[in-house]
Amino acid sequence: MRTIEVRGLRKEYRIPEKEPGLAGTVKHFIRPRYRAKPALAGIDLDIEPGESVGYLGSNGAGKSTTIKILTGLLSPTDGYVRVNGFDPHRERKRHVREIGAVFGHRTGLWWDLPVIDSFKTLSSMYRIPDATYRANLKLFTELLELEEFLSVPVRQLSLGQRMRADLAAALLHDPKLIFLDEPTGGLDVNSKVAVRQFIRHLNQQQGTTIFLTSHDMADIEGMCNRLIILDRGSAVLDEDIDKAKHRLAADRRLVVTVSDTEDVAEVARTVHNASGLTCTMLDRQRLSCEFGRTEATAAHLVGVIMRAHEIVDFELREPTLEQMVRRLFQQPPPSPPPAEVRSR
Ligand SMILES: Nc1ncnc2c1ncn2[C@@H]1O[C@H](COP(=O)(O)OP(=O)(O)OP(=O)(O)O)[C@@H](O)[C@H]1O
Repeated sequence: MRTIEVRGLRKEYRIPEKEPGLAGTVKHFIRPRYRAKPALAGIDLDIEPGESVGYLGSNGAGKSTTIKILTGLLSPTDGYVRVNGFDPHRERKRHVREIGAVFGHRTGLWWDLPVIDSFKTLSSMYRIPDATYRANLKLFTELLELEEFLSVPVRQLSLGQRMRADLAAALLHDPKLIFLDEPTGGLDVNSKVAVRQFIRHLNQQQGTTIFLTSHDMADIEGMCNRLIILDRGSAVLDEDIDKAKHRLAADRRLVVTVSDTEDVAEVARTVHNASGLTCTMLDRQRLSCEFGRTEATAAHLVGVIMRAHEIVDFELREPTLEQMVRRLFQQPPPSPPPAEVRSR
């Protein structure tokens, strides 16, 4: 059984269209009018057990809407959704026992209770067997370094401490699947690293399936194997991260530093004659050659230069995932689905 199976998922929010003033309120009460605002325009997803998926997109692309539907908080307008075999909205009670969810911007813990009391409350709510609770508490306390603040009320925690406590809380009941919505937003570098390592550990050692949204590309690269990119409610890319990098990384950059006895313009000519590439002169000793993976290899270009000139240093620069995604979005976007005006 697939962990997540989604076909043709659509979501439209209904936005009241009300004229201003009292007359508008009365009119809306008698004959309400709504505008449909499309958020998801027909998404298909197949996620297998043990995958680690990064769900990426610009603001308003529909990431949170997807997570809310997959966790059962929202019902879809249309489409087929199964998570661990459950219809998340209709079978919500059984569904939530099998998943964990962490929403970076809000806590799932009780604000006034010490962390450990929140954990105990969750343990009885989820009817977690005592042995499982104790084993998980021990493991998470070690991995997330919770010891120093287990007895501190949640309201007194720093953001990084709260996030670590939230992660542990979401996993005490041993869910097979965890949803993470912006889990590192606002955290400092050390806390980000701790969270990333913990999620990686869960995925690799315990086989927990990860579904993660983040604006931080390092999160996606650090925690995920598969990348799904959403744009205006449609998935525009769904690929293994390394393959996506390979495919989108059309241009690599070789920066060569030649000896000060060399003429950089001459070096550029050598490269052009041998490969047809046009290099850019960066300064009196350095030149930069951009090339597609199918056009040339760095080893070939370095060899061509070395046969005729003296090289002091060279560096191959791969584009980051962030640059590649930016490039993907520079392509013309698909036209958005039409908004309708409806009355109830
Ligand atoms: N409760 C709501 N009522 C009306 N429209 C909504 C509601 N929630 C979201 N939307 C709209 O649906 C679209 C998708 O929003 P969503 O929050 O899912 O995007 P997102 O990718 O999570 O964005 P962000 O990165 O900013 O969190 C946006 O156009 C948003 O304005």
